[in-house]
Amino acid sequence: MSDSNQTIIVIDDDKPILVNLEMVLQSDGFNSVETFSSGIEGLEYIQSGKGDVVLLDLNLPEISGLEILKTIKKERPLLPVIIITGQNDVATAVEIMKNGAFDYLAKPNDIGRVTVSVQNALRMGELRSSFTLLKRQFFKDDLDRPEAFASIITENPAMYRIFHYMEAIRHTSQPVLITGETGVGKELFARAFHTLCGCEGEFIPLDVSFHDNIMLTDALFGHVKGAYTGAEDTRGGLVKAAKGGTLLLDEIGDLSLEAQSVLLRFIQEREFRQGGDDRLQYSDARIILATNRDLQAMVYEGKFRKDLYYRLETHNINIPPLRKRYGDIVLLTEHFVALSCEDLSIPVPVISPGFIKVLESYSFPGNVRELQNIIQHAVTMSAGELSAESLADKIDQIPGEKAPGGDGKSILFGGRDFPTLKEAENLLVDEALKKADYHQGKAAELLGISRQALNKRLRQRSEALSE
Ligand SMILES: Nc1ncnc2c1ncn2[C@@H]1O[C@H](COP(=O)(O)OP(=O)(O)OP(=O)(O)O)[C@@H](O)[C@H]1O
Repeated sequence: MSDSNQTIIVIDDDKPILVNLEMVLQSDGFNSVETFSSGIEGLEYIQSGKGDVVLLDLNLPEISGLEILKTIKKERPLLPVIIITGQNDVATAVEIMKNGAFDYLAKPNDIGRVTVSVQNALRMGELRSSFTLLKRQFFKDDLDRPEAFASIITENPAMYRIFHYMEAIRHTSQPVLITGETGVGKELFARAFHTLCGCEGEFIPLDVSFHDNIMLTDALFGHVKGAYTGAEDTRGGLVKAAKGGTLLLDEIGDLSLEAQSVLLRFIQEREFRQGGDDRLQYSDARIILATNRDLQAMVYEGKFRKDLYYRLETHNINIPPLRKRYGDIVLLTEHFVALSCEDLSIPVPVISPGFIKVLESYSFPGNVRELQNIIQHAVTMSAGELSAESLADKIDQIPGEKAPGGDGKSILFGGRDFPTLKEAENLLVDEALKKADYHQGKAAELLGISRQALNKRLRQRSEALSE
């Protein structure tokens, strides 16, 4: 069931079929259906620029359907055309598809498929226009709304291409998938996309890792009081909270297959029911999904639903890792140094060329987040200058180089050879974070503690460092 104001044009000289199609489409939620029993009149209407999809009979008396199709493809190439034919034979279908028809329905058996075919055609139409817009945008130097990207520090051309792409697709109703390694800035980009759209509603992020279908359903759609044992209060659900805004579902690569089905259904239908309430509700929230996993590989391994993947790959923003944009390291370093100094209310230290050199020879598995942590730590320890040596205890494995200031021994503990319990704990936490690619949930799992407990430890540590 759709609720669409897009206009469907139906051209067929067979009046009963015309009436039947109009009825089916309207009862399936297409509020605007224009019917024509004359091919010439139908074509004139299309040539006036109206309509979003055309259902076209091939066998018309005054002008053939094929001729109309060819004219449409010449004058309005992005308008999808679905052919209706009584000649249920493959040869005709192939000929029609070669001339650019989107689909074909054979009368009378295929008429039941009309709504699905129209929905697919509309989606394809939206995609095609966004690609055309995209091509145009790529040839433009300036961004329409640079302020939306103000929080993203970069001068990398690939990143600017992503900004243009985001501007091109900002009006899409399709979900947007943001991929990239941990710490590259996926959430930052999601927030920028929300700002770009000028949505009135809120930006609501949800980390869905390790959510089973029941947890996900409850978090997204909520429940009414008494919906099940233990449901003592009504829970609004995040989909409702994101009304008129954006819902970011982070770490979708960690969802169970059952939970993926819940997500697929919601993305397709945009309809949901709160637990314990039978009323069907509709969501207009913009949906952004993010992951650092390779979803395509997961599809091959049977760990990610193929149909969900195909739905999500329509608009995919892939953020390059920091090691592929070393030009950004200086800019980001200056930015994070300034932020840390402001936070600590201390004067900005001198950044030595050696400090930058060490950073530029490191691979940053934790990307910008890792750089940010390294800078915060170095600023806290600095005495007026950020030198290569101030990175010694954070970057100890630079490929092809010895650790700066290193003497073969990787770590010294406050001048001693043996760590205190606290130092050992910090080391273990750092190691787990590195192993988990700076994904806090996974690092917490490795350490056998909850994510909240790990988060608390990290907060305490950075508070202790800034004291
Ligand atoms: N280009 C950038 N400019 C300024 N800050 C950035 C940039 N990229 C990332 N950051 C900062 O780095 C940190 C990590 O970014 P973010 O949380 O968006 O990464 P992520 O890809 O969503 O990480 P994860 O995969 O772990 O969820 C944040 O503090 C963010 O503000």
